[in-house]
Amino acid sequence: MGEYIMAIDQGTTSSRAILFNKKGEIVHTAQKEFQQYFPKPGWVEHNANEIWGSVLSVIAAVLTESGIQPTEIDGIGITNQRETTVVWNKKTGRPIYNAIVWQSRQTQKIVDKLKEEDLEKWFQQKTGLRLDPYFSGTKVKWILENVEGAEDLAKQGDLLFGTIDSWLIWKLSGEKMHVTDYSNASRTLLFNIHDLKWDEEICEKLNIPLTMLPKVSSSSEVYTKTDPSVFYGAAVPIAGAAGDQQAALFGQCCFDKGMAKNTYGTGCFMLLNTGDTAVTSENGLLTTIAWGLDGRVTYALEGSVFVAGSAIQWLRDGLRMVKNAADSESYAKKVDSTDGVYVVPAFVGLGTPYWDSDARGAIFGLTRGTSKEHFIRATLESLAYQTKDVLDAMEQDADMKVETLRVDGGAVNNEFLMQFQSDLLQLEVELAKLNESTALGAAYLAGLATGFWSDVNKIEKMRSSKKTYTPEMEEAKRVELYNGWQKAVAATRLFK
Ligand SMILES: Nc1ncnc2c1ncn2[C@@H]1O[C@H](COP(=O)(O)OP(=O)(O)O)[C@@H](O)[C@H]1O
Ligand SMILES: O=P(O)(O)OC[C@H](O)CO
Repeated sequence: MGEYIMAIDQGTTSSRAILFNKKGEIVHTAQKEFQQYFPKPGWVEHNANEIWGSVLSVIAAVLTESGIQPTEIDGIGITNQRETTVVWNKKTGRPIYNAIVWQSRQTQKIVDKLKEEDLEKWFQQKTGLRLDPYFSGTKVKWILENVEGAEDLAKQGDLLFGTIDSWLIWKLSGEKMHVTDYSNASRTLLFNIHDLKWDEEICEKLNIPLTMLPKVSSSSEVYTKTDPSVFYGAAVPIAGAAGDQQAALFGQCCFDKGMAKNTYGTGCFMLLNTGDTAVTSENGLLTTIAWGLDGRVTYALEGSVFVAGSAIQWLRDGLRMVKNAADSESYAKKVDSTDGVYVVPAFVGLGTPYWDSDARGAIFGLTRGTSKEHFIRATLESLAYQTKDVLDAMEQDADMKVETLRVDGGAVNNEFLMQFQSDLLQLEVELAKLNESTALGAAYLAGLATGFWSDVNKIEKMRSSKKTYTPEMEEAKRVELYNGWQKAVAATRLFK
């Protein structure tokens, strides 16, 4: 048995390889950014071969820099930016178009047409998702319709579709294994989350041949081994895969129904474990598969805030109010309140629970006395308000009360924000000792499959928290502040 598990975290802007030891500690990390392509307004694409190149280079870097041999690795877990769509020719091994990224809006027309046909509910019932360009299904359709000859190749069975996990496993296995896991499949708009099968009716509706689709497996099993010619002479089991947000839920050890995590990165993604039940949302949440493990799947509700940490980047780069994101904290603490100022950072519309793509950012409550500090504080508070909107929707849909919110991501280092979050939610907000929940989740899934870790109880025992924030704010104050936010959102949505 090897001494380490390697997690490959293939994100939207960079790829990382992280080595973990038996105690679940990070031994070494390597990271590489890659190019973003914006061919037209609203379109976002990646070159799938560049992604593969970045993954190869971080694998090489993490091994060389740590001095760890490939043969010392017990298994590999993959976690990935979700929904991003690659279509490749299985004979040539080459993608037939750039990877269309989850953020890309280029399939809006296809989506509008499906909405006109009144199919929103039909899709939601089968897939748990909304009709939105976010998900893979319409991206596959777009590629087939827009790349010359693609439809014919697809009909002949020459084309394969995969989310990034599939693409990487296919490449790592020496172009052999075409597989994905339940969590990634559940983001495609093609997968029936109740039957746990590709949905033939949907595929027919979107004109996507079933032969293009990967085999769907659990999130923790040995899918294949690395091709030694690719992985520096070693055949290492590829033993785990999950979409990055689901992997973070696993890495945060939210194994039981009612447990939730929120990741504060560019945006915020909150997931609530709903156990064996696929809860249908009435409040704009997505129903998704958290993971497949030990012969059963666990479901989750998911809510997304589009602009969170990126609002702080806007303070830094757009408004030049702070030198770096961390400085926002000291500015916010210089004042006792925002003095009635609210920033609604709806720069790209509003996500859960509003799903209002036409809304745009707004600021309310300015007076002659408003200072930069008030403004920065209000921007930080907007992350917490948006998170409360999502959590309230979740608790209502799932008819359960979350007891502790486990948090991770770049912005959790902001103590002001975390305390305000706890005050606003009236909940304990708990930071894990290791902030790398996503990579850790992928490592756990792989390590459980190879026997590196015996079971989830063992994993749970390794978890410790770095800090827990408890609510301190008076109830009347909390209600007053949140009422103000709700009015600000309502007013924002009127301005179109
Ligand atoms: N101390 C901080 N206070 C507020 N926001 C922060 C802080 N540190 C980082 N951020 C924000 O967190 C984001 C980076 O977090 P990260 O988890 O690395 O994001 P992603 O994985 O989405 O790239 C950035 O948008 C940044 O503005
Ligand atoms: O790569 P990230 O961390 O921006 O995550 C992207 C999400 O998976 C999109 O659904």
